[in-house]
Amino acid sequence: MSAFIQVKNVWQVYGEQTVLERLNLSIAEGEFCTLVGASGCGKSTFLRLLLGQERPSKGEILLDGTPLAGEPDASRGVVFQRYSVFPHLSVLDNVAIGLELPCSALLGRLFGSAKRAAREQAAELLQKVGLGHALDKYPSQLSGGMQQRLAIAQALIMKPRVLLLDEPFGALDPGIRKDMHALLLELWRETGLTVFMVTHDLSEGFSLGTRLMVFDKTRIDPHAPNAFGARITYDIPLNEDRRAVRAALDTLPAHLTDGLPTAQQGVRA
Ligand SMILES: Nc1ncnc2c1ncn2[C@@H]1O[C@H](COP(=O)(O)OP(=O)(O)OP(=O)(O)O)[C@@H](O)[C@H]1O
Repeated sequence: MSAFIQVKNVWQVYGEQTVLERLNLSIAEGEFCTLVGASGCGKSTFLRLLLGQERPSKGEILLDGTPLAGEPDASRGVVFQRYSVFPHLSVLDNVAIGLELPCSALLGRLFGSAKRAAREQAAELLQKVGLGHALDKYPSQLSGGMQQRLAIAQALIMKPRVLLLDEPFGALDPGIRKDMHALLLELWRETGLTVFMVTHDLSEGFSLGTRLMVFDKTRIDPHAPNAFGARITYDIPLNEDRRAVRAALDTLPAHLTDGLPTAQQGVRA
């Protein structure tokens, strides 16, 4: 398995607080990884590093052998729990603009045919995520689930190689979440994207993807509670061997699973 994303001895320290400590990780192209962990343990921080919104305090992250440049680029799309859209633009324009903005910057102005092509591409993608009927609507007219479908289309319009998701479905009702899981799996299978999703729902982490990672602060010093950051303490392949997955579930210590939905309920059928 060749490494597509490589995380090498990464630390993230804010002032006195070490949030991430000595992270080492290899992800192959096309994997669907989920990361769970208690609130405040550093999941979003790690995702921001993968996105390139922040640079690690120490260590480096390579994408296909090249160190991340320290700012987001088109190779990585991202979906957050709260979507960010242009409220005054239609659903179609909110997605097409992802293609139009880089072109305008390059050309000074966008030629008519390029603009048409961008809108056609956006409409096709919106159809795929189930918003083909809502192209002319405005974001405020969409339900929560539809808004997240829009956010996914925005993230995918530039054809990224990696899709990063930070608690993307945390605010949705269980029924809608199930629909969103199905959509995400369908897009992943169809595109061969590498997916990295942060969630604090263990059942969601187990029910999706090929690999589940668990963050934990393993060595907290009572005299310096912030001295040690989160590390990946479990890295479990979610293969088709259900017994192996269940055995791995049993190894998770109670403090990681307390308060989280029952993992067994979420194991993929
Ligand atoms: N830019 C920053 N400056 C200082 N501290 C930060 C910064 N970003 C995050 N932190 C701190 O890092 C810790 C981890 O935060 P982070 O949001 O990554 O955790 P999380 O696991 O995603 O939490 P949650 O599940 O609640 O979203 C927190 O204590 C937070 O206050």
